[in-house]
Amino acid sequence: MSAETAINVVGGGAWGTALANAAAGAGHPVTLWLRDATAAAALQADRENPRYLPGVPLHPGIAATADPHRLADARATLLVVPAQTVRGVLETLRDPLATAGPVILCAKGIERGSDSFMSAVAAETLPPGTPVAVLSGPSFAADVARGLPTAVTLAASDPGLAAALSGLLSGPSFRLYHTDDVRGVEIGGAGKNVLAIACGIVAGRGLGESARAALIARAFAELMRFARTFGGRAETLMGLSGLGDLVLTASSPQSRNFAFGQRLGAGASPDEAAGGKLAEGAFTAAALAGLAAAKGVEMPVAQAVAAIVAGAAGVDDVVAGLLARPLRGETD
Ligand SMILES: NC(=O)C1=CN([C@@H]2O[C@H](COP(=O)(O)OP(=O)(O)OC[C@H]3O[C@@H](n4cnc5c(N)ncnc54)[C@H](O)[C@@H]3O)[C@@H](O)[C@H]2O)C=CC1
Ligand SMILES: O=C(CO)COP(=O)(O)O
Repeated sequence: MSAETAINVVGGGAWGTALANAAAGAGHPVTLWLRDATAAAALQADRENPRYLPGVPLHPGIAATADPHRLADARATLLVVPAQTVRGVLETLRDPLATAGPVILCAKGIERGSDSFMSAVAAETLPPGTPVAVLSGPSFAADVARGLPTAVTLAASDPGLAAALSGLLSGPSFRLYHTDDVRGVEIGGAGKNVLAIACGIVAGRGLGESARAALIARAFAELMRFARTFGGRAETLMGLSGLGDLVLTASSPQSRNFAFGQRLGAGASPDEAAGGKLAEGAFTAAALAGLAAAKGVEMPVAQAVAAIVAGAAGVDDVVAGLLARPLRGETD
């Protein structure tokens, strides 16, 4: 494999386009794969992704294509499609990805129906022995695409691979820290989206900044409880991919999950609140709450979000229920 071998990015939405820019900015030729041939041709010709990242020029080192054969023989492949589509995309691209290096999972979610984390979905769909990593952390696509300073975590069970991929993808303003705690990083990324919806609801309902800060802290406490039971390390949850991303997503209307919650809090129905944009937490909420309940992990905030998103409970009743919970020791 030569130094000029490309890095693949699968998925031409906001985050895929941003990560393609970051990888190209780190000095690599990049193959950006989109499922839609017309969209790929337009991106290649116009050098801009007006639907997902308007106003951000595509780096000259990126080649956009819809041809799956162009993915073969790469150094690494970043998989950047919504969590609920990861299994289908990996099945479709199984052959070209067999020679496309380690697969780096960038979706933040848990698969509905199977309640599987993304690394488990990849293990079930990719050829046995394919190295898999997870990239997650506080990083708005628009910031990364513009080259603003950003730091994220890259996890692989092989620490050498995690370090090598972090070095490969880090650039002048995009820093990757590495860890072998794959599950901890996945829990942080999937969980924060659900909990950020709750913070958006608080904002949209006008419940105040104090309530939102309290909610972030209590949401983090329940994420830590979940991680303890499901095999993530506490120090990972306290890092970029856990607390870092929760704080970002739970405080900014730039987050689609927060904005979705804000609209719910203002009275929109779950369908109206989505507004055609991806809010991963809405799909992951039931899986997160279900996994927690099955193991007896208390996650009242995640359960509240799951109930509201499913249309099974109203915001005011849920807020009243949370405030009426029995008092407890803070660290119990
Ligand atoms: N946008 C952001 O700032 C960040 C997003 N992420 C995560 O990255 C994942 C993707 O998010 P975005 O790119 O922002 O979403 P997006 O909605 O901007 O784009 C999704 C892309 O995936 C494509 N897609 C959907 N289904 C597909 C399929 N079956 N086959 C092939 N392509 C398909 C869509 O055509 C679109 O190009 C999510 O899990 C999100 O949580 C993570 C960090 C930052
Ligand atoms: O994951 C993200 C930031 O780290 C993006 O958040 P949203 O998907 O809520 O926009």
